[in-house]
Amino acid sequence: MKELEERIREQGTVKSGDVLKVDAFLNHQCDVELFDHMGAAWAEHFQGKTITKILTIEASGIGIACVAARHFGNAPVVFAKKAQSINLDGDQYTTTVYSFTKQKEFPVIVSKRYLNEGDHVLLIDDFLANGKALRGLIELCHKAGAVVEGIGIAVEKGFQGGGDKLREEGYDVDSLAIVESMDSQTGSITFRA
Ligand SMILES: O=P(O)(O)OC[C@H]1O[C@H](OP(=O)(O)OP(=O)(O)O)[C@H](O)[C@@H]1O
Ligand SMILES: O=c1[nH]c(=O)c2nc[nH]c2[nH]1
Repeated sequence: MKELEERIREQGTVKSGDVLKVDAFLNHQCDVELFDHMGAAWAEHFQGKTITKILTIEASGIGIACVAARHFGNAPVVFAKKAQSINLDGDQYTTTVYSFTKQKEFPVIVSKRYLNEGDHVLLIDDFLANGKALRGLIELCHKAGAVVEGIGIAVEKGFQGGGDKLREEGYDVDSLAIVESMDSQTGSITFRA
C-alpha cells in the first residue's frame, strides 16, 4: 500500500535492535484516516471470505482493528488481553506470548464468551516481526475451534521471517507494507516489491 509506505518513509525512524518507530501515525498517535484506508485495503484483499469476528491483541492492534471492522460489516472486534484482571471472569482461553517491544513474556487471554466454534476470524495487528503475537492468537483460535480466515498486518518486517513462515503454512497474510531491510546507521528503509 503506497500510502503506508510513504508515511513510513516520511515519518518512520529506524532504531537499533531492528525496531522501526512509527508512533507518529500508527501505534501511539493514530491517523484514523490512514487506518480507514488500511481497512479498505484488507476488505479488498479478503473479499469473498466470510468474517464473523476480528481478533487482535492489546495494545497497538486495537484501534486499527476497530476502524478496519467498519469495512467488514461491523464485525465484532475482540482483543486478547495481556494481563489478568478482576474484570475478566468466567472461562478463558489462554497462552503466553513474548513481546517484541517489551522484551518479556505475557499471558494472552480471551474469554470463552467472545471466541467460539464456528467463528471465522480475521486477525489484525500493527506489526508482524517474528510472528510470536500471531502464533498466540492462532493458538487461541484453535483452542476455541474457530477458523482463521486471514491475517491483516499494517507493517511486516520481512527480514525477521515471521510472515513468510506463516505463508508457508498456508495462512493468507496481507501485509500492507513489508520492510525488506532497514539500517539504523543510515536510516534507509527498503520495501518488498
Ligand atoms: O511478530 P512479533 O515478533 O510477535 O511482533 C509483533 C508484535 O509486537 C508488538 O507487540 P508489543 O507487545 O511489542 O507491543 P504493543 O503492546 O504496543 O502492541 C506488535 O503490536 C505486535 O503485536
Ligand atoms: O513499533 C514497533 N516497531 C517495531 O519494529 C516492532 N516490531 C514488533 N512490534 C513493533 N512495534
